[in-house]
Amino acid sequence: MGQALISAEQHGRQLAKARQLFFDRGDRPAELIDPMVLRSWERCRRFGLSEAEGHVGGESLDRATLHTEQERNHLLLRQSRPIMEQLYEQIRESGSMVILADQNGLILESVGDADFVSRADRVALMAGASWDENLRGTNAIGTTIAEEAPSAILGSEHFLEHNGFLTCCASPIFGADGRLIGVLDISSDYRNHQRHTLGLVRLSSQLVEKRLFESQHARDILVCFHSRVDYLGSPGEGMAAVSPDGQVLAINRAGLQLLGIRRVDAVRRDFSLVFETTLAGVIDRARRDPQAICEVPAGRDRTFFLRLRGQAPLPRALGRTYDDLPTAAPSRREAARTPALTLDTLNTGDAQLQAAIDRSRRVLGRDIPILIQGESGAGKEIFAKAFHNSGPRRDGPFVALNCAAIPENLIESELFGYQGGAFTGARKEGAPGKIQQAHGGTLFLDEIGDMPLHLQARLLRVLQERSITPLGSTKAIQVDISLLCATHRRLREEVARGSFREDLYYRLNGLCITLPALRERGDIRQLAQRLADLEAGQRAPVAFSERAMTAIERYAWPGNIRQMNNVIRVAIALLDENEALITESHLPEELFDAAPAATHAAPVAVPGDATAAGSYALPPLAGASLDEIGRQAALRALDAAGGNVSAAARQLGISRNTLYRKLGRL
Ligand SMILES: Nc1ncnc2c1ncn2[C@@H]1O[C@H](COP(=O)(O)OP(=O)(O)OP(=O)(O)O)[C@@H](O)[C@H]1O
Repeated sequence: MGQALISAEQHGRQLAKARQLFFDRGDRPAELIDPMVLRSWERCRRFGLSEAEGHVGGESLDRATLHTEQERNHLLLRQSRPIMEQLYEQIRESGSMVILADQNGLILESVGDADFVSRADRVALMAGASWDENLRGTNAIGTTIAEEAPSAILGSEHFLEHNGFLTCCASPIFGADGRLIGVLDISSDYRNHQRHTLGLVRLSSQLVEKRLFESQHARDILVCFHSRVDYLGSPGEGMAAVSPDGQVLAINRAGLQLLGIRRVDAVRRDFSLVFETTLAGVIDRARRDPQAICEVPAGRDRTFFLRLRGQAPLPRALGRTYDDLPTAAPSRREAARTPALTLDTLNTGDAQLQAAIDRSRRVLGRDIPILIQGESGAGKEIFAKAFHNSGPRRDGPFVALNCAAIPENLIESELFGYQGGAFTGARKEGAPGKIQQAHGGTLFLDEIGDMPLHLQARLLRVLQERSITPLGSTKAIQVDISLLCATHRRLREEVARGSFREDLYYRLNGLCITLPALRERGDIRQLAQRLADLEAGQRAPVAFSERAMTAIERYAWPGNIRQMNNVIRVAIALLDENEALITESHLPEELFDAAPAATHAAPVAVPGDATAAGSYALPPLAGASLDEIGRQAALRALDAAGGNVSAAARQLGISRNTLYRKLGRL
């Protein structure tokens, strides 16, 4: 696989040399080929295969026997088909095919471009044929099975000469019990190899595994988890199936990797031995709010975010309840703020923002698409929510999708959903997409400029026809949505460059709102106070000293409101309970640097990443409690002061006792 980094020509030359050394001289050309390929060649030699053989591989199964094998693997097939269809959509017309094989390398099903499929037929790369290594030599399906790991076998890396025109990338599929049950593969002509194909196959095999796990444990309690809250729901999330009495029944591979444990250390153990919390606590929380995310410690310095999933009836939790589990989302702050968030409350007095609010108010209830432009962190999503909350759709759903935050090949299913049942004719499963979820309400597409071109065409059709057809389905579903889009790119320039469709641009651009960057706003004081009020929540209100406020007002805020919000959170976290005044000493040094304002360039902050907003290194704040933020700030100051408590306290502008309290040592 390392060969993917050199040119195809160089790779070809290297391979020819390696083959000569290996086949003609019996050498081990370890420095010329991938170690995995070399191991496989050696296995093939031991099997007694000859590289020049043309008719090895045994007979393909007849239709009836193949059907029996498909029946035997019906669970694998049912969960793989929608993913294979999605995968094929990504590579259609590139001279390729998508293949599913069972754990012995028997090809169960394939879908591909007609011209390539007929070439593949000639080497028996088709349903009913086995691609086990000992029959067909080194090949992605067989080698993946032998190694239990993803593999890319390019051109003459195939052991048998007559397979040298192929390039194949495969990834294993493991069942819920951790055993290998199949292989997903993309095969194409050697000349058409794309570097990202292996990544695509790996991601897709993960999706199949996820679906298998969910379907096999549909009656159990499913706990999903990840060390990063934004990875919950992604193909890489950890999943544990748990019995009502708290015994872990199964755990997926991603979960074991995240936890850093072996399967035997988790399965049949009590939930609380795997996670440092009780199942009862998680269930209690989910009963009150099915979307609740619990933040639990796991081992040294680690935290996991947990969410309960599945249709399983939640058993009444036994024993103690854990009301004190911190909830990551929606945070107390969010909960307190959301109902009040309207265009009126957003208006803190800036003239440009006021004009934007006035213009958008005129189209309230008229379902005219709105395009919101502005730097990262300038409040585009908040504006979209406020617009939704101010109009007649306020009781409908507000559904947001960030097109830049999910892999390109998942955007389509995220948006349009997929119809699993359509493939088997049996159970109706699948998932509704965001468009359908937003029916009766508002869909907010963030970073629309990052949407791939072919999906732009589909989105345009949705807007014109007001209906969607989920992947794998032929039935159109009527949808009634109001669409808001946002981007930090200049879409008109993207249109000129050809990366954004002109027709879609005009369709989305019913009304274009540009939000001012924070540094351009005339209401920084009012906004800072508002953020502080929201942040203070239940604690006593806080105010700013004049010097602190002046520093806030003068700073350039490259990360915009997101950065200011974080700075204010840290400042409040540093206050003692009976303190109510934020002073200069609670603010980061950057705010007092010599000439900050004009020199800051436009936005580079990664959404959600406070640290990208400047050199001021903020801890990751999403979901963190004020106590935790205060503790982290105190620890950093102590570290910077070389462990000198007095110096650290001075630097933070707090007393030694307060510093000790922040550190949790009093
Ligand atoms: N008026 C406001 N009141 C309170 N909080 C706000 C306000 N505007 C923005 N914020 C906060 O600032 C942060 C950034 O806002 P938002 O996500 O809306 O920005 P954005 O422009 O959509 O950013 P990006 O382009 O990076 O996605 C969020 O945490 C949001 O809660």
